Amino acid sequence: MPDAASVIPPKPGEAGPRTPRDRILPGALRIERLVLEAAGKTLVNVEKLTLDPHSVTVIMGPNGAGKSLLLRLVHGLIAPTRGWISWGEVASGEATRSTQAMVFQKPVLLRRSVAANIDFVLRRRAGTKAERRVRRDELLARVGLADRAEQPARLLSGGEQQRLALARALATRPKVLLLDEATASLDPASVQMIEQIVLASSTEQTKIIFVTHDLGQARRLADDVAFLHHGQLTEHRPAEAFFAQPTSEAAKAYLSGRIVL
Ligand SMILES: Nc1ncnc2c1ncn2[C@@H]1O[C@H](COP(=O)(O)OP(=O)(O)OP(=O)(O)O)[C@@H](O)[C@H]1O
Repeated sequence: MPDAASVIPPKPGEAGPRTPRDRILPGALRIERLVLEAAGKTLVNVEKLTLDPHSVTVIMGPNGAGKSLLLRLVHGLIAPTRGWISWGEVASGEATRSTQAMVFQKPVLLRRSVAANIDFVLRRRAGTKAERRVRRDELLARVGLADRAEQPARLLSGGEQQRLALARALATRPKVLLLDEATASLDPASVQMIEQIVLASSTEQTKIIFVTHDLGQARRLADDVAFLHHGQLTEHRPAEAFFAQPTSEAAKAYLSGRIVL
C-alpha cells in the first residue's frame, strides 16, 4: 500500500487515488480497494493491483478464490460493492467496456453459421461490406476455421466453438482480452492454437488477462501472475519470480500440489 503522503488525490471525474508508480504505466489497469459482497459474505477484497497495459497477466488461485468474479468485475459485468477500477485515467464503465472482450469457459455463440457469428460483431464496426468480409476471412483463417465458414456454429466441436468465440472477441480489436478458463477441457490442438493466438494478440498490444488452473499453461503464457485466495490478492509478481519463489503460503501450497482450502 502506498502511504498517505504518496497518494495523489483523484482529479474531478477520475476513478480513484493515483500513486507515483501508476504515472510510469500509462494505460495501466488499476484496481483499488475493490470489494464485492453478496449474501453476507465478502467474495472479493483486493486492496491494490496495478497491471501493465500490454503484458499477459495470469490469474491463479484455488477453486472459489474469486478469479471469475474479479474478471467479471474488471469487464463490468458486475458492479463492485465498493472500490475503483480504471484503465489509465479512465474509470471503468461504458467507454472502457467497448474496448474489452471476454471469452468464457463455455462459448457463447449465435445459432447461425460460423461466418454469421463473426459478421454479427463486424456489422457494428466501421468499414465497407467488402472490408468486413476480408476481415472476417482473416479472423476465421487465424483460428483455423476458414473452411467451416458456412457450417452452423452449433455443429462445431467444443474446441472449434471456443476458437470461434475467440475470433469473435478479436473481431472487436480489443485493447483488453479477458479469458476465463477458456481452454479448460479442450483438446490439446485447440489449446495450443488458442495459446498461440493469445500470445500473438499480446505482441500486437492487446492486454491479456487469463484465468487458468493449468500450471503448465500459466508458465507458458504468463508475464506476471496475480494469485488470489479467499477473494484476496496474496501476491502479484513477474511470472519467473512467482514460479521460482512464491511468497504467500497459499501460493506455495498451490504450486507444490497441496490442496488449498
Ligand atoms: N452471486 C453470488 N452470490 C454468492 N456467492 C457467489 C456468487 N457468485 C460466486 N459466489 C461465490 O464466490 C466465490 C468465488 O467464486 P468464483 O467463481 O469467482 O471463484 P473462482 O476462483 O473462479 O473458482 P473456480 O476456480 O472454481 O472457477 C465462490 O465461493 C462462489 O461460490
